[in-house]
Amino acid sequence: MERLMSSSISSKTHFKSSIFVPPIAHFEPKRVGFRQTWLSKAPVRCSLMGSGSADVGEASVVKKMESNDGIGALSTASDSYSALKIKEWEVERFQDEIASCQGIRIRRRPPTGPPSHYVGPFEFRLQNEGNTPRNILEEIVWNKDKELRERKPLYMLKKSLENAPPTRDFVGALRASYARTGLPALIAEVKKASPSRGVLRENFNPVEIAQAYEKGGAACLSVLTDEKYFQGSFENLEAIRNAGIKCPLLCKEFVIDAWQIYYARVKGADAILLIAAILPDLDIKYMIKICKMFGLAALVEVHDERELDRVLGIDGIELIGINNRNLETFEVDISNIKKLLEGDRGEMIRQKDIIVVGESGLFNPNDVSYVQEAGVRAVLVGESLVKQNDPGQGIASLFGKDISL
Ligand SMILES: O=C(O)c1ccccc1NCC(=O)[C@H](O)[C@H](O)COP(=O)(O)O
Repeated sequence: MERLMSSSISSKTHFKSSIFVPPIAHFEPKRVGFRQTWLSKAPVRCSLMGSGSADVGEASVVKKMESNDGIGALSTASDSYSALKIKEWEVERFQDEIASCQGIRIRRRPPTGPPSHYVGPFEFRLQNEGNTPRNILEEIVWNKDKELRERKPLYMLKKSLENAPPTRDFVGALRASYARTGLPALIAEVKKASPSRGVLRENFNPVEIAQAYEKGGAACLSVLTDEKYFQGSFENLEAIRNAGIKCPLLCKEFVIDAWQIYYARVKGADAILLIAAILPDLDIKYMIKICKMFGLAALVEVHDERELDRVLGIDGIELIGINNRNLETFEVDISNIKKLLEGDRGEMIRQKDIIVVGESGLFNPNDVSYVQEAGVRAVLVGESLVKQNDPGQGIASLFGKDISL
């Protein structure tokens, strides 16, 4: 941990040579994972979307600025700051391009668009005009980027990490439940609202719901922490953990930055969601390493074959979530699980002893049997439980029997 934290801080020192570097405190890097790797390795030559290639390293930024403003030297702190901001923005565009090569349609462009001092290729500016997200997932991700600008620096979490409650064995709890009941282990979701369904429960007390789930036989709980779109919070996660709930907790967040994993751990999470539709492979690998360092489980979520193939190519994956909900269109189709687990993919999953979690749109015992036959050993269920007067009783209805015994 020490090493990772110090590496995130030392990345600030890579901007040097001809550029004056203002004090370190001004330059907390926005992302600790993939982008940090890029920044620390610049200059890099990349092919741009239909516009040839361009240097994205420090030298090229300096050169562009020199030729445009005619001053010929970047000597003030404000020029340096602008150069860094421009570079940061350019690297984000390259990150989008790498992601799109992996079939990721969700762009990582922050809603502010290019920095106002931007002097890069004209095509870049044209491509990024219009700050409209293409779908709800993209909107959530852009909003996350914005939220994360307000975060505490990573080093400030360090002390809190030392005081965080110990991690519990999320994967072990799923295996034990499956072995005990012969039914898919339940990850019961504490969620007040969602973009597709609006408010699911007006009278929402997260701790009471969590207690009812535990009593009803849930193996683990999933707690939505996104505020804007799900009316969740990290405070809910913390309150559930502090209330003495024994079920291990999944932090259900839209992770785009390793910082969120540190924060989830501080708040008592035992597992974290990583969504393949928004994270390039390198980010997933890096984040899994961080999870392992903390003893956190990573539930890596996929929606289609391409995402599943990407994830199956990554070492050390223990849990794969197959979401029946298309997060771009909201369409729910539980046969998605069956489709993805047929043939070689299902075989590879069995060989690797990966637990597949069936997610979304499960309402009754027939749905549970259907996905179990398709090969899942755990299910993640929100709406059909949280809408019940007694969410614990909702578990018995979902499985067609009391699974708490
Ligand atoms: O549920 C949504 O509307 C949604 C929109 C955009 C991104 C994620 C979204 N949901 C997250 C989930 O996938 C579900 O909370 C989870 O799988 C439980 O689903 P359900 O049992 O159908 O509530």
